[in-house]
Amino acid sequence: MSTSEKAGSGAPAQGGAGTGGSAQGNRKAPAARSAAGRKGSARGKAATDGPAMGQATAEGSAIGEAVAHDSAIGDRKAAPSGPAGGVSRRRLFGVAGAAGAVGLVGGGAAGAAATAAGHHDPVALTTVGSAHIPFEGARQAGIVQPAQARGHLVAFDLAPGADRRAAAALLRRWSDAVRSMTRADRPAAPAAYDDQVAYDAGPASLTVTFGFGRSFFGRTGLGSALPEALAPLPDFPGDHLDRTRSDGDLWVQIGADDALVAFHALRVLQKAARDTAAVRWQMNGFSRTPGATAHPMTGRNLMGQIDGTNNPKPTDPDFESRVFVPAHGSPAWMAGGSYAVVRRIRMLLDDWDHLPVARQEQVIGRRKSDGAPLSGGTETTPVDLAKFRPDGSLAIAGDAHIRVAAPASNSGAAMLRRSFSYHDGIGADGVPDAGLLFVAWQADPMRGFVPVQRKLDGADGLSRFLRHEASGLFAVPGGAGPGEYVGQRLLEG
Ligand SMILES: C=CC1=C(C)c2cc3[nH]c(cc4nc(cc5[nH]c(cc1n2)c(C)c5CCC(=O)O)C(CCC(=O)O)=C4C)c(C)c3C=C
Ligand SMILES: [Fe+2]
Repeated sequence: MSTSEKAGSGAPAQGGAGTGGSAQGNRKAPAARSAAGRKGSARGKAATDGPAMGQATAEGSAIGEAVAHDSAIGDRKAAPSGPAGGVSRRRLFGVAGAAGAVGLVGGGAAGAAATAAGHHDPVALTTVGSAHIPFEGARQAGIVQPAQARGHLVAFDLAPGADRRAAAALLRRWSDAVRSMTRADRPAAPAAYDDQVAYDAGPASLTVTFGFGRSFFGRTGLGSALPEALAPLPDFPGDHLDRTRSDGDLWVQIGADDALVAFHALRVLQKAARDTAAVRWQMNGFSRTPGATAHPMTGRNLMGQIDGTNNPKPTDPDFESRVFVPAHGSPAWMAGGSYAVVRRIRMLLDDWDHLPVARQEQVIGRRKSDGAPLSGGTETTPVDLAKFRPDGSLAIAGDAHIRVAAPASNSGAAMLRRSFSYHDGIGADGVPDAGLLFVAWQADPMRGFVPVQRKLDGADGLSRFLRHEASGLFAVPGGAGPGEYVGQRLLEG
């Protein structure tokens, strides 16, 4: 999987209105946060110790209470930094504001001069570093927020002999580690376990999202809890799947707006897996960096198209029911969860780049420059699939991607696309191994990805320029509350 269909995939712009996630958290004063932070510098234990997690959990819950609770869409908060972080809230915002202004008019030169002179004045985290997405909440983070600048997708297989108890201990270790790594403040000193790769950085919108593959249930004796929605995806005739880079017992999606923060999380989780699980496959993705454009806007994919425009919006009346399993849904342990379809889709970029832009636009059904539908208007104008041009031809061609993929062409089927782009180098033939780590979220894959991909596979003009190389489907449970771990309702239910 790769970046998504988009980066920004339609997900609301950073800082945009929240969705369903009403802030439920108990915000504590900065002093309380600092105390939690200091306690939490035992956070290494969360990642490295085994079932001695009880202690880490107690600490974790103190940290958890210190932050706003639910993960509202686009809710990347600038984290107030207390004394533990060494930067006061006043200073954080004061300096960030000044740095922002200076950055536009030559802050780079000023910074270089300071470094050359050997001065390292204390500077606050920028808004990118300090942006904080709470780990705890009714939903896992990393679904409704905009895709971050850096993403890692990883699947793990349980080690032979690792049972339900071992899996529960692993999810506990992982959850406690993420609770610690995503907190708003920084510890006064690095924990013993910490490789310090990200020690100087703020949370940088780090999210880590955990899911279970179908094979997990058989291996842990949890067959009776297997969701119907986790039935294997059908074979699509156009697929070229590498099974070694598909599926997996456990799936982890890491996103952060800083590459070191994202790598650090990946490394911590891999080490925490220890003897319980080993990496099956891993893919690296990216998306637009916040602040790279003059104003927040829908991102582009590696074909150059604005991608993500017509994603379901949190303000849509049916957003929740399309994307999330309802509170009283089945199985009960999936309440508040979602199903992630992950596809590594290679783009045949040389072929695509040979196509004149006007043809590229017909293939998608939208203008390349600004994403406006070929039926007229601007990027956000509703698509008119029934519109004809004066010459009698359809404004949006019969095989245009947005026609074939639209809910209107698929009995209402829809999904939230939140992908990352990937680029794994250039082959000996000079062709980039690049494309989309497509991640689609839905309450039920049979009412989301499956019918749409069935149709795209045969009728989409874009499919001639794509190769689906890997695939996975994962059940992503609801989020963890204070002291809980992700998947607890499954593993202890
Ligand atoms: C099975 C679902 C989909 C796959 C796989 C898929 C791959 C894919 N898409 C693009 C580029 C774009 N897709 C766009 C819209 C769009 N795509 C899907 C579904 C899949 N895409 C849907 C449901 C939609 C929305 C259709 C609508 O209702 O209008 C667009 C247009 C902008 C947008 O709305 O996001 C682009 C561009 C690529 C490059 C790709 C595989 C690599
Ligand atoms: Fe698409």
